[in-house]
Amino acid sequence: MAGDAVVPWTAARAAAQNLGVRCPAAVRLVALDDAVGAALAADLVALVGTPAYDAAAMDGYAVAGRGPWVVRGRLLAGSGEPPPDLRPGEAVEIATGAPVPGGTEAVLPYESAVCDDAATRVRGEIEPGRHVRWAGEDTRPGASVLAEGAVITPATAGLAASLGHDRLPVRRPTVDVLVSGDEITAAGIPAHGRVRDAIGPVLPGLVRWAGGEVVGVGRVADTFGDMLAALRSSADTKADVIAVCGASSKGPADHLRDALGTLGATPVVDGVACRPGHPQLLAHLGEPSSPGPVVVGLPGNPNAALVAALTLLAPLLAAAAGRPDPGSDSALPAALPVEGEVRPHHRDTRLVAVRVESGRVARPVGHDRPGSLRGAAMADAFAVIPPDWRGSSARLVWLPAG
Ligand SMILES: Nc1nc2c(c(=O)[nH]1)N[C@H]1C(S)=C(S)[C@@H](COP(=O)(O)OP(=O)(O)OC[C@H]3O[C@@H](n4cnc5c(N)ncnc54)[C@H](O)[C@@H]3O)O[C@H]1N2
Ligand code: MOO
Repeated sequence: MAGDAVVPWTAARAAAQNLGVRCPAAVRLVALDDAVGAALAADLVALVGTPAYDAAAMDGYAVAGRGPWVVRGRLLAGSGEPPPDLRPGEAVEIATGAPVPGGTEAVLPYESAVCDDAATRVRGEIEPGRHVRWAGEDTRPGASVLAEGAVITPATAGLAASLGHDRLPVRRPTVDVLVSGDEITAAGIPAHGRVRDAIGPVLPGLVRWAGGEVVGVGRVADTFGDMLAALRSSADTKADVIAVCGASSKGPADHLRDALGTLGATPVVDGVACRPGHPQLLAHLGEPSSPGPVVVGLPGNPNAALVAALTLLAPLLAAAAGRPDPGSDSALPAALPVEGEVRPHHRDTRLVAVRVESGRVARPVGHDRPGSLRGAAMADAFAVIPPDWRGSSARLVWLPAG
């Protein structure tokens, strides 16, 4: 894969997003708890109404007509048989959530009820309709409650369950991760000259945050043959995206570009005018008319890889998932004044790890050199500092909050 056409940071993000739109992930039905973080691939429709039946909203007495009422028995939630209808002047002792009998006008809570000694008659003030959850008063059966593209949160999963769903249709792009570098070790304290893999642990959470799913992690040695074989077998897994960590530069051990060239990949972004993260790349296998899998090259320096993941990987995945990019969350400020020392780069856009204070000010946290995730671990976002920045406000790219 040839090319030195470094693109501006905003153009790189837009290119990744456009490619994601061209490669929508297939729709899959997944269990509710697995669906959290993905985007709905269809409107969420109520299979049952909520509440599904007329139910007591308080522990007390379901009553009909005017009191005092004769107490006809007791109803608990889940007791099965539909209760006989109440006639005016009758009541039934009832637990919260139990279906109210036909004829119920209100529920009289225990704290408002006065019983005779044998608890066979009860008196009290009622308001018609009060303390009953009427069927469908929140959601009618068949109602559409969330639109396609909405991000599935834990609350959505619970809502879907109460509307009768066991699984939800989602577009969740799959990501196969390849970690390159002969010096990289996966566990423990590295020996001299060896380096712990600090990118692999970032990706599952970040990918999920962007609506995707890591489905495999492989290791690649620093040879052309190994990189080529790893890309081929990764493509065979049918993952939507292959994320390669390291080997993105042009050193003697960096074989990603050559291997992509041999595979006939189409370059989309080859170098981005940002610091850190400038060697990142985006390409795809397959035909331009049906691109895929998409290959994202993340630089080996871990903070550079994180910047690249927010620049290319997250926008790509979010678009392929049919959801908004979480790095530009519309519920969070898009830009804030930056307080603290920040110097623009003479040519490239800098991404500076910042902590957001009281939602009003972004303050650089430091420790954000390309090789260190210490700053990012303390930060809420990266402030985007273009070369012509004059101070004051900067655009923010939000980090996954955990
Ligand atoms: N002559 C030039 N050399 C370099 C340039 C350049 O423009 N001209 N760019 C530098 C920048 S910026 C970066 S970033 C790196 C990118 O290098 P690669 O993507 O090829 O990655 P490696 O060479 O394999 O590793 C770089 C560095 O990162 C460490 N590393 C790699 N993988 C991991 C990992 N999974 N976890 C933690 N650390 C990792 C690796 O040990 C190296 O120290 O190129 C510069 N060079
Ligand atoms: O991607 Mo490199 O930071 O710019 O270290």
